[in-house]
Amino acid sequence: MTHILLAVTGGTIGSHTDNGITAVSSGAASGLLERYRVCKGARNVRFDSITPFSMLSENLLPTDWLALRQAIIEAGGLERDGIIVTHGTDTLPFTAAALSYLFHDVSIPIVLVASNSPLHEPRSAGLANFRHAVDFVADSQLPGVYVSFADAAGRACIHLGTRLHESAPFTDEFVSAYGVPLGVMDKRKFRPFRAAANPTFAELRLPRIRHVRIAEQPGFSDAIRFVKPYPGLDYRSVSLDGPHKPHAVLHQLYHSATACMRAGVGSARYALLELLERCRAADIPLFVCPVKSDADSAYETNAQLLEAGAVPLRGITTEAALVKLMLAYGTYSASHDIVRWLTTTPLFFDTMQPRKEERP
Ligand SMILES: NC(=O)C[C@H](N)C(=O)O
Repeated sequence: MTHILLAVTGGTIGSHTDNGITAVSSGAASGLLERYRVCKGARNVRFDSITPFSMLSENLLPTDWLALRQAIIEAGGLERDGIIVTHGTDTLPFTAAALSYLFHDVSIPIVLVASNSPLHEPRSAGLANFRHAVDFVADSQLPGVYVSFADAAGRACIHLGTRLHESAPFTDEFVSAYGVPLGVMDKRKFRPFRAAANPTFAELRLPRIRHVRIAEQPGFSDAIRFVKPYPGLDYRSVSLDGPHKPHAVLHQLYHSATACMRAGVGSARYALLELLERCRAADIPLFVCPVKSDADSAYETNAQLLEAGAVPLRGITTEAALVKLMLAYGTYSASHDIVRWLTTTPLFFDTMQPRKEERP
């Protein structure tokens, strides 16, 4: 019989709405399992459950990712057939990336599940997302970290844990990088999508190399400065000194991998060059993303920012890159060549290598 560890962490899927206010409620694990056992298509699965913490996911901190990892290990989760983690949608892509890295060499499926509304509401997709996660564990037995979340068309999507973008505002939809999920659950079976950006089923099944330091003593740095550009951003407002001196800066780029590089009198403060020069003087690496892995031409602004020393993190989502930077700078010491590690070490398909041709 399939044996699954259920880790509940709060989120809307573990919440109740009273007088129009939704808040986490106690008994989320038993409530979910009771609903599952009587639903159509339920499998005969043995569940153990843990509640490492219970909160709306907007309240989570990186230290909670470590607590979740510890609770899973201590509960013997890695010896089960699979693990399901219920979670809120707001920070789901960050926790999914964190777990993908923390458990990059796992041999079982770990599936995160969330819900648009509490389980007691008729429009809730939480139970269906959970049911698909159970089917995915039982049917695919694929190692690694995944997310089960149905899309607006009702497809039971399965996403890679390192590929998920933040949920879209207003539509509340989750999309994977390159616009295509890893696959869907179809009649209780996992059907992978043969898209150019996706790993093949055979690649997903391969055992992964263990990065010993991450496996032993992971940590997350709280000194990564994240900068999101907009027209008129004055780079002088990004502080690099004082008690909060960052280990590194992650600068998001516009979708064409560009940022303002405007030159001329009165414009210098609006150009990324201003920040790049201060970073260089303070010996702080400045990473940029998203940047496509396979771009064969670039805008002059993009060429200029790379020429000025920005370190591109290619083919990785901003969400995963941010978590990976926190992990690298929280785990490795300054003597380790962190920049080299970050730019050359793909972990659990976080770095997309799209093929030119779609595979047959
Ligand atoms: N749908 C949700 O789960 C949203 C909630 N605020 C959370 O992230 O915990």
